[in-house]
Amino acid sequence: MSEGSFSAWLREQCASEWDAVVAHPFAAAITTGDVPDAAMRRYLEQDFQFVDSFTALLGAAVAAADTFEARVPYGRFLGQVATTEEKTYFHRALEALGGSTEAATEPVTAEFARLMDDVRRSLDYPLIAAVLCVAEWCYLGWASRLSGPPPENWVHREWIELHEGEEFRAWVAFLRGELDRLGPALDAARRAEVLAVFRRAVELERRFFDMAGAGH
Ligand SMILES: Cc1ncc(CN)c(N)n1
Repeated sequence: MSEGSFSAWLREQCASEWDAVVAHPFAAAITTGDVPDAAMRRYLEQDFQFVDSFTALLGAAVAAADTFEARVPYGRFLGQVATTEEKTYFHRALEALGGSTEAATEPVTAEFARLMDDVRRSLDYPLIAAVLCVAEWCYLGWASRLSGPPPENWVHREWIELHEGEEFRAWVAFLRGELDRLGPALDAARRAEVLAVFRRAVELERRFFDMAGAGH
């Protein structure tokens, strides 16, 4: 790590894969409202399963964070978004699209869940923060590429709104800030460990969109 923040350094180490996520054709089609219903259904069915492990990982962040100041935003996000907004969104969207909350798990969804579950069980705070940061920061990345008016289709529009806006930006800034706070105290071997998890999460995000876009 040379100059700059730890989170920026982590992202730079995976720059091409990161760019492939935020500029992914599937994500771009969400912002223009052009994802066909069948593809959006498939994506949200898988993402509903992702959110289960993601929510558990937020719980681990509350437990593993090294300061009270950090536990509070994790707890707030866990309560506010994971159990209310995002959950009601999934139920409404899947109902509108004729989807299921119990669809068969795609391989990439299972791999992502395994990564989150492994990191959760480790209770290793820098690793937990790294996975959460990738998941939220790269979603802010594609959602903030919306250039025209938001899509009229509410399934697309609300999904963008959940990953954009002042509150979500502050949440991503908090996650980056945690990595930036933790980074300087880590030795080279620990930084490499955090980078390996960060890189794996970025790769899984790209493959998750590939899975969602396949056949659309
Ligand atoms: C696969 C994935 N990655 C990230 C997010 C952002 N919460 C999500 N909903 N789904």
